[in-house]
Amino acid sequence: MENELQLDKVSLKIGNKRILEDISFLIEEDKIYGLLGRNGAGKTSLLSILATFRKATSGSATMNNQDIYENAAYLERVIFIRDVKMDEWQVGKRVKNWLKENSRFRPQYDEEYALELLKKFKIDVKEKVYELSRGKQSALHVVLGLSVRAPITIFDEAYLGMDAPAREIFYEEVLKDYMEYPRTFILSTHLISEMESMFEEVLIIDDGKVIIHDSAEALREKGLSITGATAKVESFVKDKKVLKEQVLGGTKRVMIYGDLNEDERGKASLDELELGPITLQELFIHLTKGEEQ
Ligand SMILES: Nc1ncnc2c1ncn2[C@@H]1O[C@H](COP(=O)(O)OP(=O)(O)OP(=O)(O)O)[C@@H](O)[C@H]1O
Repeated sequence: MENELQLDKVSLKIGNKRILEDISFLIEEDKIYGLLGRNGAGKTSLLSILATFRKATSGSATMNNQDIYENAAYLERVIFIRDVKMDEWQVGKRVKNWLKENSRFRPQYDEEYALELLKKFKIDVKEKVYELSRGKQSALHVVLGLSVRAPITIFDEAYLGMDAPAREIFYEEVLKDYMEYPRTFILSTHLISEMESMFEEVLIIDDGKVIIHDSAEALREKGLSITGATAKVESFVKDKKVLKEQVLGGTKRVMIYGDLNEDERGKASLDELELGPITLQELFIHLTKGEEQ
């Protein structure tokens, strides 16, 4: 596939600090990835490697077997949008010129779409960038990220400062434009419940390591709550990865992460255990709880 990104045993050290360790995964073409991790887990560092802002200390990051670092053809294919303070020369520009400058080497840039998005976010093209509120500056970055239609589009908590209606427009536009112009999106977020329905694939990193890489559908099937008589629930989950337990009188509710085969589902039914889904947010919280557990 033309736009598949392969990471193989990627590690990153800054000084003596280990930031990422032994990260391997394949980013398939034209899928929407959610990248989740707690503060300091290494999301921005990982995305910076994918955007070639940083070079891995060891391991490889390739597209079509070519190293992506300092690779001009790759640079044209990737855009990295994140909340960073803009340089003075940038904020002094009017919105329209800012977009023109920043989309200069972007072959798929669609100005008409950019203008349409600006209207949706209620950003006046004639305003100077520094005159925009923080949320609108974020929205302007989102406009750029969407309208350049880069085959690999990375949004690193791009919604920061944007209010709920603006975030809703962002999510809707990602999905709408993705349907019309399929491409790879990698979205890092802490707003899991707001965004989880967008993800086809989910990557969870914790302390610099990938702990989960699965399809959103598989994750929904693997995260389960089991409720029933305490003794029966305990016996049922004894070989399972238990994320959380709650006792309510003689009843116990346990959250697990793992596959249940047909026999186990049959047993659950015989034991009158109730199986229910858990949300990606709950799964994330309990899988990344670490030592506080
Ligand atoms: N330039 C740097 N020098 C030293 N340490 C760094 C540097 N950049 C990042 N780190 C460290 O790397 C770790 C991962 O940081 P990173 O910004 O990638 O996390 P994150 O998952 O994006 O966090 P957040 O959700 O808070 O944005 C943190 O411990 C951070 O302190």
